Amino acid sequence: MTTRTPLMAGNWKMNLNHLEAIAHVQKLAFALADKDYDSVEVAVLPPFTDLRSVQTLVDGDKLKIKYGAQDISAHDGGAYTGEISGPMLAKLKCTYVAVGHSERRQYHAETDEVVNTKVKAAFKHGITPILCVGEELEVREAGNHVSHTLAQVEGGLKDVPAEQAETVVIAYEPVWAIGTGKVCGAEDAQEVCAAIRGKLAELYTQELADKVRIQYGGSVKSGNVAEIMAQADIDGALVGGASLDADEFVKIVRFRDQ
Ligand SMILES: O=C[C@H](O)COP(=O)(O)O
Repeated sequence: MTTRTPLMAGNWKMNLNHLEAIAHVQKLAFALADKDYDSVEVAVLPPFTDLRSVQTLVDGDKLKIKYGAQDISAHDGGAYTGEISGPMLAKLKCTYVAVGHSERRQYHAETDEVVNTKVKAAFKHGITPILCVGEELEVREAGNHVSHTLAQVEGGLKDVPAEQAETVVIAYEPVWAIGTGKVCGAEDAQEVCAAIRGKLAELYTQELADKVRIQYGGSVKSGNVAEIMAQADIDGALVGGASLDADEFVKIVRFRDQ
């Protein structure tokens, strides 16, 4: 019986300006009740430009919604045009930061080595990384999806000490399921998530592996989340498109009610 609290995180990607973000978080806060937060951790990952507004709303209204960023610089400051540092995100009291999302790996050539530096930067500044891993369609079709994903886990956590690794969140996101409406079958997702947990046990200890939350991401909707969450090694979802619809995201948070 898992004691891991599910984490439902909405990755807004490049959507919602800071005014729309305020309205969206207010709608989520109005819809969610204390009982929801008692059994599920709820987080949103807005664009950088929205974070201060979301922080002000969460602080001002004492909301239980957590928030974080979609990326982090490997550097603490300096001549890195366009980047946002861990100290800046920590100043905004971010709880989480997505690291190594497939869209960063694809469009910004983020390698496992780069992802590893960002994981370390997040921990250095007290921010919990959501380490995103997952395979492209051709890798799955070749039957290499497990080994590919485990290599990303190992690369992302290279030289990360156990006291940090035990708090990491890992998001298994098969690239071919992202934004396509083609959700990975729950049992297929479980296969990889169980393998990820096994890798954590190999890299660290079984006790640590049993603590780490492993999310699934890739076309999660209210209609498929219950089956996904019924899997033994899946502890939440990293939700893209569906998280932009407050009513839909609330249904995903309330997956047990289905
Ligand atoms: O970070 C979220 C994932 O990329 C999934 O996005 P999606 O729910 O729109 O498929």
